[in-house]
Amino acid sequence: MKGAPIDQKWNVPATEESPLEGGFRAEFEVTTERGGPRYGELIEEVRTFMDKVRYASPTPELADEIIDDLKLFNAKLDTLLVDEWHTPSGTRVDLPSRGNITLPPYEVIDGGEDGVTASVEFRRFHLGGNGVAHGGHVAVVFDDLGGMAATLHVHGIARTAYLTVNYRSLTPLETPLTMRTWAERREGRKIFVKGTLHDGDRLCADMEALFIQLRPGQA
Ligand SMILES: CCCCCCCC(=O)SCCNC(=O)CCNC(=O)[C@H](O)C(C)(C)COP(=O)(O)OP(=O)(O)OC[C@H]1O[C@@H](n2cnc3c(N)ncnc32)[C@H](O)[C@@H]1OP(=O)(O)O
Repeated sequence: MKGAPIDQKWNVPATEESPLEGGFRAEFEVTTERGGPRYGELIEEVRTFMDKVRYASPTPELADEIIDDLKLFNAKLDTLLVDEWHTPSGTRVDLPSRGNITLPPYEVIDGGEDGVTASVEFRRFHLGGNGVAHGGHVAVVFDDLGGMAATLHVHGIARTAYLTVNYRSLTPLETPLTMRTWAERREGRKIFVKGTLHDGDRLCADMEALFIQLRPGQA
């Protein structure tokens, strides 16, 4: 298991008739083929590049060179852009964070109705200051894995209404951390979710969130 539990509801082939829920498709095709066998490696190289950009102080000449190279890469990708339902970034459940380049990399260890446990590693790119993670990046992972816990709990799409993070101690970079998220209780469409982030036994942060299960067809 890497980016999501693969045996859950979303592992259903999409059809033209698949209902839309809040702009999400309730059912969409999950394939580990899209992007090819080296897609994870591609994402990893881009992450490494972002890590280096965060800390590099390039000469003007090197900046010129890299800009030219990046323009070539962007032009190559321009020829292959697809909609969000057909991009591997976000649906490659065999990859960390489902192959979603915008999320800090996590690997789901266990996930189901009772909650989600994942190993998360903030990269150098996620630096806030003083060598530790930016609080916003911590909140992003809580939102994604909290949303996953809500979704698995109700077997339906849920959207964040609010999310409160308490930063209890510093969150290190380049260290495997454990995040747990679970639905504490449910009142109709309201799913109250809690979460923790630990570095070993040390609590780095915890969160409380409300997710609302979307009605069929809700935009
Ligand atoms: C597996 C991958 C997971 C990825 C997860 C990623 C999750 C995300 O980031 S989603 C993006 C961020 N969130 C958003 O953009 C949400 C924007 N807001 C909305 O779309 C809507 O306000 C939405 C859907 C949350 C609620 O609207 P709607 O469905 O009409 O519900 P509504 O009837 O207003 O409220 C339902 C109940 O929730 C309560 N409620 C709604 N919002 C809040 C809130 N912010 N605080 C407290 N209570 C709230 C209402 O009071 C109501 O309670 P009750 O039934 O007891 O009267």
